[in-house]
Amino acid sequence: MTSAPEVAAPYGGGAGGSGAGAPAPAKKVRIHHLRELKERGEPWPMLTAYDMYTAELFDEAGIPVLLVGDSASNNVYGYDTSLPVTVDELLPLVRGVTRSVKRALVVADLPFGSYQVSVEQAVATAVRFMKEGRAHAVKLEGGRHFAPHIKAIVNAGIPVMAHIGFTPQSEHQLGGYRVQGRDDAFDAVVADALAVQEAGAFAVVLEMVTAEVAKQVTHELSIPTVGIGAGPDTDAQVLVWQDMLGLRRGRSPRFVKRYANLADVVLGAVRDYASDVRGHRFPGPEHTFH
Ligand SMILES: Nc1nc(=O)c2c([nH]1)NC[C@@H]1CN(c3ccc(C(=O)N[C@@H](CCC(=O)O)C(=O)O)cc3)CN21
Ligand SMILES: CC(C)C(=O)C(=O)O
Ligand SMILES: [Mg+2]
Repeated sequence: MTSAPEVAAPYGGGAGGSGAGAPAPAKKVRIHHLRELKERGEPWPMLTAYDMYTAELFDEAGIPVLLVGDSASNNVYGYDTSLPVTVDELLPLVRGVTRSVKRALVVADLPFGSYQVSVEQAVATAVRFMKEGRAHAVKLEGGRHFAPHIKAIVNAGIPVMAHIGFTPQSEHQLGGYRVQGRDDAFDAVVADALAVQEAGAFAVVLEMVTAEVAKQVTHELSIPTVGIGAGPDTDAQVLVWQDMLGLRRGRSPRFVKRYANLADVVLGAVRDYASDVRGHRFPGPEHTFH
């Protein structure tokens, strides 16, 4: 009998003890694993994903949480900001990602306008992402003013990831892409963090806040904090994948670290293909049927 290569299971996974026979089923990441990682002081990585192949690869690489972000707006759909993307545009992406993972927890971002109108609207939208998108959790932007929305969604049985600090859906109110939590705003970020935890959120994204406020919030909360531009002391980190793999060109926010340069890889390969077609070098005999 051949032994199937086993994928590493770094999240609470043991050997499983299945012995001979079928490989142990992939162990799904659960919310309590993330709380345990916080208690053990082990930081975990999170990435966005918007389609099948990226979701499969990030899952295989052991990323425990994937976010189908409303950032699909400016990274998939070609809009200039997060604001225009709709529930109907995001739902099929969520479905594609959840179908493609074996272990990762898939979080669906609620887009602008799909939960701010009322608590009832927030629950109805979250239900759509769970039912139609088969998401495992939802995420929404907002602090203490969104505690009732978070509470109601959690009461419906849906795990909620909160998102405070710089919240891109409010860029016009916040006056552009600006670091939050400086000076007077320090206490407001802490108050928002405590409010979303109290409302029942299982984790909270801290976007573009000072490292000082992120450290304090991370100490004060029992739920994990996920930083993006929030310094080194949060319980987890998240990046938009096209930023960290260098597919998106142009200037990146300062909090991005580039781990690959996919734009150059793609440009080189596509130019080679174009040149082969123009030079009668593709297709060759090995690509041809008779
Ligand atoms: N590709 C991509 N990456 C992201 O991180 C991202 C998105 N898209 N779309 C949704 C939001 C928008 N985000 C952004 C976008 C730009 C900045 C930015 O330009 N920041 C500047 C100014 C910060 C300051 O000094 O105040 C920076 O240099 O970091 C920050 C967050 C984060 N999210
Ligand atoms: C940057 C992350 C946290 C996000 O909200 C998104 O990608 O939409
Ligand atoms: Mg988002």
